[in-house]
Amino acid sequence: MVESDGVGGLVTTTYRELADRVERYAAALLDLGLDIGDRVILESDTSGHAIALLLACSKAGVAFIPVSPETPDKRLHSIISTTAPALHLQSPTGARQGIPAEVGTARFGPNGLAVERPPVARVRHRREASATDPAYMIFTSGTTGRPKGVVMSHRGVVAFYRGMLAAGIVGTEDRVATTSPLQFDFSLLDIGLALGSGATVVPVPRAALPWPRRFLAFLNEAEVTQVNGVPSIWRGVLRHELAGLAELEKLRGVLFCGEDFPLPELRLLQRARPNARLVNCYGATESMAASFTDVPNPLPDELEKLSIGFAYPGAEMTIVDEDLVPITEPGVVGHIHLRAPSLFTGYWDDPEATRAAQVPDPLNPKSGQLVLRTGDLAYQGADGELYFCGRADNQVQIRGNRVELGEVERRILEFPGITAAAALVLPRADKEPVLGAFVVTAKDAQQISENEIRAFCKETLPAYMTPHELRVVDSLPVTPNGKIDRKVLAASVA
Ligand SMILES: Nc1ncnc2c1ncn2[C@@H]1O[C@H](COS(=O)(=O)NC(=O)C[C@H](N)c2ccccc2)[C@@H](O)[C@H]1O
Repeated sequence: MVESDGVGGLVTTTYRELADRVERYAAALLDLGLDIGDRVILESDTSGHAIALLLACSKAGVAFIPVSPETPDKRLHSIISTTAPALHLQSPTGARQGIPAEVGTARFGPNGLAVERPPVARVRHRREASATDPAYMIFTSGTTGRPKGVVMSHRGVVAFYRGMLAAGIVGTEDRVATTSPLQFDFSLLDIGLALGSGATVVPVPRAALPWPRRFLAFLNEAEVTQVNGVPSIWRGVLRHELAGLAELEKLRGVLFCGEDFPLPELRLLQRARPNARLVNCYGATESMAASFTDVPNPLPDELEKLSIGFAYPGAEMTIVDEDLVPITEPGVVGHIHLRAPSLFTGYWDDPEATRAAQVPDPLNPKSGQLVLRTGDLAYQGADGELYFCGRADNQVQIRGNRVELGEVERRILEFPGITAAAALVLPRADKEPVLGAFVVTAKDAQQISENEIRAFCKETLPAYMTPHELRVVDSLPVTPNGKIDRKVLAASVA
């Protein structure tokens, strides 16, 4: 571990120190009388102590629920009432108050666990943790309705880590910068990647992320060799600090996931770091992730789309049509189903949503084997590699026509000087919804008019796929997990 000491320096934690810290925390959790299967809320950003604590929870057989310090009280209380955790843990500087009385509270840090309110006394029914027990729960913002708690077992996490490590992304000499909030399982991928490879985990201070110079200065100072994060973390750097990125001579790998990386931005990144290995990681929280695909280097000029390749060793993605018949013909779009040992246990207290996501294997429905219905669309290339075509529920209807927002964005991104684009549906009071689009341009691009972009789209897209509202913006708003926030964009037009 190498992390900021908060006052401009760096603090190192060795594997030995981490192991000792895990022991101490696990003993403290057991002293509190927690039972195997109990839940603990871990409210923290990624840090040496938070990592030791989540490892200690797994050692003690206790499921952790990571939440960000920025999580609104209402959402935290909803997670608490849904999961009835035994304990809420935060760092000594954590500001959370008003934790419901039935939940124990404690702070963690250099002096171990400081208990404020002990957990309610409980009868310990279990002595032995099982690989099928919940290791953690991640509450997804849920594209539809209430947040869903994705329950991941120890067996699922370990199986995923094994599959991921086969890609040989980092080694013991690497320093892996993690930029996702702990509540986003991307951070758990980063931790498993680094610790599973004997490498160093480097949490990037969240305050540095929105400031390209500070972000690069931290990466430089911590001598980071690998940066993992959603595409949006690079937007500011690629627009304002390309030179600084080119000077980061230790940086040799970038892994991204969560949404499409706009190709114009990816080309800028590749030009700034021509020798870096870029990995497109695709997957959903319900299997942690599914595939790791190297970005072609250099990116061919005519490339339309990145591939999401093949599932990690031991897992397989298949695409099936509406009647669940597997699609074998290249170029035909279907629903991605994933057979994987890292399939989640289910959504907490939501058997109906679980049944919708864990479906009988389309090829052998009678076997009882369940596979993940990802809700994503893709088509196969010549060798069976997959190309992501958006979420099935993201296919919007405009004037009765089916529109794949990604297709609109891809056309806009071909306009010279445009580096990022977000297309979305703009509902209108008592009128048909229309398409909107927000675009980011390269800083030195000449003034681009919305009409020019619209005319450019009209050249290849049908009228209903041409954005009705178009805005050129300096940056795109992101969700707490770093993905482009289309709800905020739509609200900015309303
Ligand atoms: N590489 C992609 N290109 C394009 N669309 C994508 C991609 N990776 C996901 N997505 C999209 O994001 C959805 C999953 O969203 S999510 O459940 O919030 N989980 C994540 O985004 C992160 C995921 N758990 C994960 C964690 C750690 C490493 C990799 C992936 C997928 O179903 C896809 O629609």
